[in-house]
Amino acid sequence: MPVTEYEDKVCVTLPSDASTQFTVLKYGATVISYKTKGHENLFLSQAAKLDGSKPVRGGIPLVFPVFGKEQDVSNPLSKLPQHGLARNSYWEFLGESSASNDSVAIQFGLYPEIANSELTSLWDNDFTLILTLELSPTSLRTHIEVENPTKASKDLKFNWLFHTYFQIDDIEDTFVTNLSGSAVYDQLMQSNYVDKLPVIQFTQEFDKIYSNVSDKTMTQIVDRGEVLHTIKKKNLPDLVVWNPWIDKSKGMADFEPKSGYQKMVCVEAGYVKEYITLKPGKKWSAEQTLCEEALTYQSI
Ligand SMILES: O=P(O)(O)OC[C@H]1O[C@H](O)[C@H](O)[C@@H](O)[C@@H]1O
Repeated sequence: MPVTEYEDKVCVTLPSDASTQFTVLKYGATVISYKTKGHENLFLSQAAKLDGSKPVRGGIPLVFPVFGKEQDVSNPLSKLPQHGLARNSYWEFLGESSASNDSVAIQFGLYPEIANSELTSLWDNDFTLILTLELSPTSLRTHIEVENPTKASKDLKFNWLFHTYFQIDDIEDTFVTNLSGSAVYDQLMQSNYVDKLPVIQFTQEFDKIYSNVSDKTMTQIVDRGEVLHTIKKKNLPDLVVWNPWIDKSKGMADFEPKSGYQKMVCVEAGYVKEYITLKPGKKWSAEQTLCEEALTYQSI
């Protein structure tokens, strides 16, 4: 069976190759494992909570309706905790949406009626989220559709982000490419500038938002010339790049081992610099695809 549902998770294997598979927790609809030919692509902390007591530290947590913490107290989104409510809600498994010998897709849904009620009580908005996850021999496509239902009484304002934790061999040998020339907001220094460096390298804590990144940009995570991961995206103009490094890792109870910062980097495709606004009855959709590609140099 390519799709197996358990009480807390859903496992999907490629019909033509059982060593290519992914697993999604119903809590947060968080992808916690994505293997191609037996090789794990995602980082998952050994202390990650998988029991619904806390968002998952690793895999692909989903960020909605706010990225980070909204500081403007006049904005209703400021009542929500960091990164919103999608990653702290149990989603409904909607089943298999398509399958062939070479691909299989499943869907999850989230609505206020089933979302974390502690959090929906802080932010009173209607919404329908449909997440589609499609596995093929060399890719995992994650597609999100957000709808402000026709019956809603007000506009829906939100951010979206796929907070992907990639597994790598050694952060100090790792480059993130093809973002040269992008506008950057450094969340640690709280400064804006244009990135002129040919590649991103890591020597300390790193937390930057690259904005207005073209959908033609293919961001690659490269280790000494070998491409480990390629990220393609649609309708997601921002990319957040994050590594907690030593001190921040020590402060995160669910981050283990503490040396794990060497084995991960987050490259997060999203819509976070601005809010998307949907009138009642309107929909918005976007996607990211994790795939295999040869080393590609894109200049801006
Ligand atoms: O600890 P969390 O709420 O999961 O956030 C983890 C990280 O998410 C993003 O990458 C942000 O840019 C970081 O500032 C934040 O530290």
